[in-house]
Amino acid sequence: MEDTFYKTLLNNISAKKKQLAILIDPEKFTNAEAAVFLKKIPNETTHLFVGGSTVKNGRTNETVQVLKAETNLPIFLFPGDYSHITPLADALLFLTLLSGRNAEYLVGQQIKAISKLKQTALQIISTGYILIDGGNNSAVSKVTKTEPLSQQNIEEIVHTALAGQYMGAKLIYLEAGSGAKFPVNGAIISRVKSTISIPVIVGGGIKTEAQKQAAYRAGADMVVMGTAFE
Ligand SMILES: CC(C)=CCC/C(C)=C/CC/C(C)=C/CC/C(C)=C/COP(=O)(O)OP(=O)(O)O
Ligand SMILES: O=P(O)(O)OC[C@@H](O)CO
Ligand SMILES: [Mg+2]
Repeated sequence: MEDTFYKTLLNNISAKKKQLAILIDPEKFTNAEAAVFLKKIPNETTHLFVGGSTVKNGRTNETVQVLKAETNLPIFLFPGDYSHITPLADALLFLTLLSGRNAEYLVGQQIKAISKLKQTALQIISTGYILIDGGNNSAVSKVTKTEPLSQQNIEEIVHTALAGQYMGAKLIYLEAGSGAKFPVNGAIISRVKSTISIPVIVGGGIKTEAQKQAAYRAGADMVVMGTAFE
C-alpha cells in the first residue's frame, strides 16, 4: 500500500518543519461556509483532520467532499466510529484507544472498518490514541466509556506510548479531549517524544499561539487545533 502521506509527515520532521492540523468536526461545519473557513485558518496549516465522536450518517463524507473542492491540503480522517470512513479523503488515522480497556475501541471498531476499506484507496496510518485528562469530561471518554490517563502519572503515559510503538503504531496521538480545559503538559510531551521513535501528535485544549508553541518546544511533531477555529 502507498504511504506517501506518512512519508511526507516523516520528511517534514527530518526538515524540522512543525506540522499543524486543523480539525473539522462535520457536526459543527456548515458546507456553504467551507471557503470562508479555509481562509481563516493559519497559513502554516499542513493538514486538515475531519472527525468527531458523534457524527451522524453521511456527514463526514459530505464534509470531505465540500472541502476537497476548495483546498489541496491533505485530508486525514480522524474517526470516532468506523461508520465515518469515506473514500473521498486522503488518509485514515487507524486509531486504537490504548488508554482504555474497552475492547470495542481497541480492536472491535478496527475489524468493522475493514469491509469499508476494501473499496477505498485511503492510506492507512496506524495510530496509538492516548486519552489524557484535560480537566473536563470529554466526548471521547463518554462515547468509549473509558477513563483518561492522569497527567500526574507520566510513567503510565510513556509506557502506553512505547507499547503502542512496539505493537506497530506509526504515530502516537496524545489527546486531552476536544475543548479540554488544559492541554497535555509539556513534561508529558517531552518524555514521550524522547522515549519513542515515531511521530507524536498532540491535541485537545490548544487555543493560543503560546500553547501551540509550547507543545512544539516540548517535542510535538504535529499539533491539532479544532475548537479554536469552530
Ligand atoms: C475505524 C477506526 C480505525 C477507528 C474509529 C474508532 C476508534 C478506535 C475511535 C477512538 C475513540 C474516539 C471516539 C475518537 C474520536 C476522536 C475525535 C474525532 C475527537 C474530536 O472531538 P469530539 O469528540 O468530536 O469532541 P466534541 O464533541 O467536543 O466536538
Ligand atoms: O478542539 P480542540 O480542543 O482543539 O481539540 C482538538 C483535537 O485534539 C480533539 O480531538
Ligand atoms: Mg467535535
